[in-house]
Amino acid sequence: MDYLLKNGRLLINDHLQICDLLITDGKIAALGNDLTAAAATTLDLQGNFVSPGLVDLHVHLRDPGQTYKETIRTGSLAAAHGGFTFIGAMPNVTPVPDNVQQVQTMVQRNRAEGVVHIGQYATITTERTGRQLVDFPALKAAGAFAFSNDGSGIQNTATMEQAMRAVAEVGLPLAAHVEDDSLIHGGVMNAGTRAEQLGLPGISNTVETAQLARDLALAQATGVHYHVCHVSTAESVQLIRDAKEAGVNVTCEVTPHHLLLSDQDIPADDGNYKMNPPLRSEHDRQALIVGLLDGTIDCIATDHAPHSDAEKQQSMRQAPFGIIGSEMAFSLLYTNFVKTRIFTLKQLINWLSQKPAQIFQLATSGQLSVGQPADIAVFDLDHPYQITAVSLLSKGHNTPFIDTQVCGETVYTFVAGQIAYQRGGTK
Ligand SMILES: NC(=O)N[C@@H](CC(=O)O)C(=O)O
Ligand SMILES: [Zn+2]
Repeated sequence: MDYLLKNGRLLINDHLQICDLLITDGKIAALGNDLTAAAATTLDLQGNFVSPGLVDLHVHLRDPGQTYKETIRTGSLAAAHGGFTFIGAMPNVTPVPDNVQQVQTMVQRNRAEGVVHIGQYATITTERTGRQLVDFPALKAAGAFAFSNDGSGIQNTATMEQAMRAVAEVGLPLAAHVEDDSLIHGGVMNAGTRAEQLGLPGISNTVETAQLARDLALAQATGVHYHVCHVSTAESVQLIRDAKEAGVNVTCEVTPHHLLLSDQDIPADDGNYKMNPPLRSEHDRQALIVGLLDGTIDCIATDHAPHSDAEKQQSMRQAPFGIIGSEMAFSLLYTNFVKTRIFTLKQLINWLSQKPAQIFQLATSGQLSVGQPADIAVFDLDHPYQITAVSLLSKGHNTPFIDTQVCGETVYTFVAGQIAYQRGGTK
């Protein structure tokens, strides 16, 4: 079906301006005022904000293996609910996409069962453990869009060095979860005064930065496109800033929760505040904001990590790491950073759309221009709404942001010109 979107507001020359948008054959066919198209279904957007579809390089779909937490269908519906039209699916699922057959299966299933575009990460090592590297060229040919062992760091330096050399050859990004296992010591939240008050074991900043420093040296030597997942510390931002200045081919992402919360916001020993990396200090949080603003941090990715209520209702000592993020990322960021004038709307959309699309060289462009695929999100910037558990399309409800009042509700999400979500939509 073709659509004529009337009276939306688009960011044109950095300003929101009323403009119509015509979608035909899955593409943006025209932009302008007073457009008409008799054959298209007309939708009056009543001044709502028309954005390029958002791009999330980091989600966990749990399918196959843990479909009680999420499925390709529910995870992609959650993404569409958040205005995302492209998501990168992490490979910490069972069976592991570490071989041609399983990567092909995942690519086919993502296409058949997903309501948004899904890029499939293949692992860097077989079974996402051990030292055995995957067959990178074969997995690229099978449809992998990038490589990652997300969920764990690669502990052995020689393994990482060999992986980087091989991934540089195939020309895809290597996305690293940086975490030195020998420094974790059973930590469950950020090391510091809040962990001491709660009597919980801490995770130091060096767990992340020690491995990041190693990897940046290896990335410089190998020339790989090295992408750092969920950067969380001030020292990491500085290491990446210095590496970029030195010409290292490094990009990185930050999550909404690390931008919004610090460990001081953890009210009690509550599993919904447990994620990896943990919420850091206020000093770290401020450094992440500065890093985004000065271009050190390239983009925002949610690290949507659904778990069951029962798992997350436990103490932080027992609960698994991870919180959901797809459905509220835009609203939370818009409300807390754009309405408060810390970020402009243009900057936020750049970090959530154009920039991730550009650094991973995706087919979806993150731009609203004639001829581009009609991957589009429409947000209501004006009317406050409440994030509630019942409104979530994800199977997971594990987020500290339930019951938060925000603006920026998704009104429509179009993927390749078709409606993937519309306000009030259900599973
Ligand atoms: N972020 C998390 O706390 N958890 C993720 C893994 C990961 O992204 O590290 C998960 O798969 O649950
Ligand atoms: Zn991770």
